[in-house]
Amino acid sequence: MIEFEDVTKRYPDGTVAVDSLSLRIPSNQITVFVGPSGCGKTTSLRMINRTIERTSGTISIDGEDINAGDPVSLRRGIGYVIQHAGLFPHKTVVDNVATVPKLLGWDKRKTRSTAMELLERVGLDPKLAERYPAQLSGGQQQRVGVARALAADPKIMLMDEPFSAVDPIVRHQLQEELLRLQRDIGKTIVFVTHDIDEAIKLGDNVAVLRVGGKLAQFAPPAELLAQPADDFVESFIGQDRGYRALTFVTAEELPLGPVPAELAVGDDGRPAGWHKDGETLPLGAVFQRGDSLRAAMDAVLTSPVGQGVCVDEAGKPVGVIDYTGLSGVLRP
Ligand SMILES: Nc1ncnc2c1ncn2[C@@H]1O[C@H](COP(=O)(O)OP(=O)(O)OP(=O)(O)O)[C@@H](O)[C@H]1O
Repeated sequence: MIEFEDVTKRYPDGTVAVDSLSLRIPSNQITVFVGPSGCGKTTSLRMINRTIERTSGTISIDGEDINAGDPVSLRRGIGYVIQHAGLFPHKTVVDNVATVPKLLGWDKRKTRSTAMELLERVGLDPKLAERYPAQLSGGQQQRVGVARALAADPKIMLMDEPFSAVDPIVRHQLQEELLRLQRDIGKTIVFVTHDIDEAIKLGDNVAVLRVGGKLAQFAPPAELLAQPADDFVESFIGQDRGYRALTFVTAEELPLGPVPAELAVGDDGRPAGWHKDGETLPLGAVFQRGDSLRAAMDAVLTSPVGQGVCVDEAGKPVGVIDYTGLSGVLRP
């Protein structure tokens, strides 16, 4: 656990970037700092690896004050990923990833094999290993940045707007990959973004900061959407709060109806469309029991007959839900 206790950062010109911040960042989860520009997100993040020193208060990792040891050894246990990846332009991809292991004096073979494994882990083709950063796309560079931060197997990863400089499609892919990676590696990740949707998607917990470096709310995303602490948080979350909250409710409780005879099923047993008036209409989206209510709603809305199909793990239909069934759950 990383704990901030009454932490303040005042820059030499008098700017208070972070004001009496107290919060507990749980281990092995993703905690996101989010808030408008200048609210102190980056400052808060960088105080954890002491690339910015706090003015007062205490930050501890697993109960130990980070000021007890020297900053260099502190940083060895903390990976750091920034916007534009911050790669060394004159080093190849594999050498970028190997930077920290080399500093730690690992032998050459182990360093290289670890670097190659990591490239694969973050979804990069090993063929790119000998390229230079300028020969990669923005999304590929970010992946290298993540691989480099993971190279020394740190317990903690600090990520400062790592996906902000790429286009929305690549950004979505990188977010999905981070979640997938995190399921394997279970690091303590502190992630900074100004994008509330990114915060809600990635965070196990979200810390919303307001300008002046004050904590407005610290909560899991579902709670943030359901119970914003005040008007600032509510307006920062933006429109469609109720609808977006459906992402965090599972379709488990939906009262499914039997699979109707009108559902066309292919040879593989999977639904293929809807028989209607001698035609086969497209199927629309399908959902599974463990998916969110939002996914179930999407299935109903995209179905040409207003019936969303629920499928099992094998993709076979187990039942359907319609508007009436949905509304019973939406308005208990
Ligand atoms: N070296 C510095 N000297 C003086 N003030 C600074 C310094 N660095 C940051 N600040 C100020 O501290 C406040 C918080 O900055 P910080 O970079 O932590 O915010 P942020 O939330 O990460 O912003 P952004 O989303 O725009 O990156 C801002 O008012 C900023 O101008």
